Amino acid sequence: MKSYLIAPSILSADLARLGEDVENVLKAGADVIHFDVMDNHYVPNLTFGPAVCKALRDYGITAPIDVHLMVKPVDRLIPDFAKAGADYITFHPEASEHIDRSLQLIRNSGCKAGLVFNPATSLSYLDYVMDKIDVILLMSVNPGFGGQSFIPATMQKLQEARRRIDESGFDIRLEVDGGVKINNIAEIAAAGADMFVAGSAIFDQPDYRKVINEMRQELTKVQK
Ligand SMILES: O=C(CO)[C@H](O)[C@H](O)COP(=O)(O)O
Ligand SMILES: [Fe+2]
Repeated sequence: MKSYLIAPSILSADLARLGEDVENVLKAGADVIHFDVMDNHYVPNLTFGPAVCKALRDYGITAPIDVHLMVKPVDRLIPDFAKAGADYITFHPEASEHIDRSLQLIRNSGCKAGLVFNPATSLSYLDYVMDKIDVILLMSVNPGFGGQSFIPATMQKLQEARRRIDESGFDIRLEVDGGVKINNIAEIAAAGADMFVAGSAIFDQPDYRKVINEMRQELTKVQK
């Protein structure tokens, strides 16, 4: 398995001082910035678009930006986010009319591509696209809001996704998003995840470094 990546979700950041807060969380040891795009259509909430992604790049943020599209339709925004500085772009397969086309559009734009699975979405969407994806993102909450509780059935689904990745032989990350905390990250990693989105667990605490260090400490307990 690959090295672990910790990806704070800016959904819980201080939006009035976003550039500074993102800089601080990176200085505190974060690996990737998770960027939640919500459209008040696919999910009942509204967040940020490509202009905010570009603003982070213009501010000087050089860390990978992981764009989680919770939008429908999907394709129109892909080139805009690629131009705005995204590194990863993931989308929900049921929100795309043509999954294979959306994945190709992401890779052809120079980004890493991924599919996102809601808690009740079947992993069978992976059946014919394992060679076209760089990341599988399992939602461990229903999408739309930060600060929700981790849904326990995700553990079994992570094991299934890990089995699919290992059997495929492709170089694919297994990301988990929603309710990830210091007290469950080791169990989540043991189930197969190697990339951890954490919004409220990090940004709701005064000392980001302490939380990230404690998460990394927990991850050292996991047998790979
Ligand atoms: O995609 C998301 C919600 O749809 C967020 O990335 C996720 O909820 C992170 O927040 P938290 O760690 O507080 O659960
Ligand atoms: Fe997310």
